[in-house]
Amino acid sequence: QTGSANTNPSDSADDEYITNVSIGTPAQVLPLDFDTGSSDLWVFSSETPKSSASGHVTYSPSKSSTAKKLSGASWSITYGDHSSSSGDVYTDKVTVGGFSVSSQAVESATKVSTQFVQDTVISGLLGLGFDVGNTVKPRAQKTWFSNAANSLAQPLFTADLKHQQTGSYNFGFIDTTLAKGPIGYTPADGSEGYWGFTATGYSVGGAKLNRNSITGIADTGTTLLLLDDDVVNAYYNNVESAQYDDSQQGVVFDCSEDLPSFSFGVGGTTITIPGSLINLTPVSDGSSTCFGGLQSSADIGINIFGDVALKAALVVFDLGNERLGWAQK
Ligand SMILES: O=C(NNC1=NCCC1)c1ccc(Br)cc1
Repeated sequence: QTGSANTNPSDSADDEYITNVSIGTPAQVLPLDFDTGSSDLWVFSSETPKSSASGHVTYSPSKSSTAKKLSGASWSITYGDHSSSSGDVYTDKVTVGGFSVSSQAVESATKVSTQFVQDTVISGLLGLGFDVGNTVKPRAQKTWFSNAANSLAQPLFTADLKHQQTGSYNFGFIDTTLAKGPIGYTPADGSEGYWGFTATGYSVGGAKLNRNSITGIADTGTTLLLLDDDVVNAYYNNVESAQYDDSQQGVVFDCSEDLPSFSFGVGGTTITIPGSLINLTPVSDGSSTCFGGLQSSADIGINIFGDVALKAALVVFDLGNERLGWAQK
């Protein structure tokens, strides 16, 4: 068995990617942010304060004949961008891309932070991290993918995120036609709940890869490519107008710049992010100053290969073999 779901950028800056998920009987369809950097499936619901839920599609467990309250369970999560949410838990049927899990923990939000209140294009997150990262207490719950894995043709999923186009999350199979190059595999470390891996080197503008390894995570829930300051500086030293903008909290440059590519080695192959993907978006509508898709990871302490990097590749999240596959596209 397999599943295949389309995913779409939420806005002109590819800030996040939206995938529709069916919950309950009859189906309640909610747009969720699939996040390999976390392990909770949570939704705006009939239990979310009306003032916070305004403008969001919500899940009503009372309207689902297959919903059951998970007695005594609660959850609370804070993400890397300091957004947060919390609440109680139901189990219900959850279908993604045509594949159904009959009893999935659906975490209902009774509290959501301002960032989520304002982000009305999504109704919650579907975590695709490792189960160890799930926040439900007193007993941690499994992710949708973990529940599905044993029934899928193969215990893996792929992410094919695109710039301003429809991409896909495929479950249980690898559609190699989505890639232009071979898939390079490298071990994945799931001990922290994320998909950790090590890139073997990097280069700017098509130069030869150096051998400076970069350890980080593959995170569909983070917009940017966040790397060490020395790497960020090595890149932007090639961009004449680049400067750190305190108000923007990042490096900005003239939108007219022809940005160099950024490449990294992984699993014996090389992934090259075209400069165009690193010119993320004007700092404000109509501005000729643009915000960089590559920024510093210094204040996080871990490197994050977010959507800017993932958009350049077909990425295989292979739970069965505890490995990550990367292919140029
Ligand atoms: O929260 C994380 N990823 N997902 C999301 N970000 C914002 C909403 C969803 C995240 C995970 C690990 C590390 Br290290 C830093 C950040």
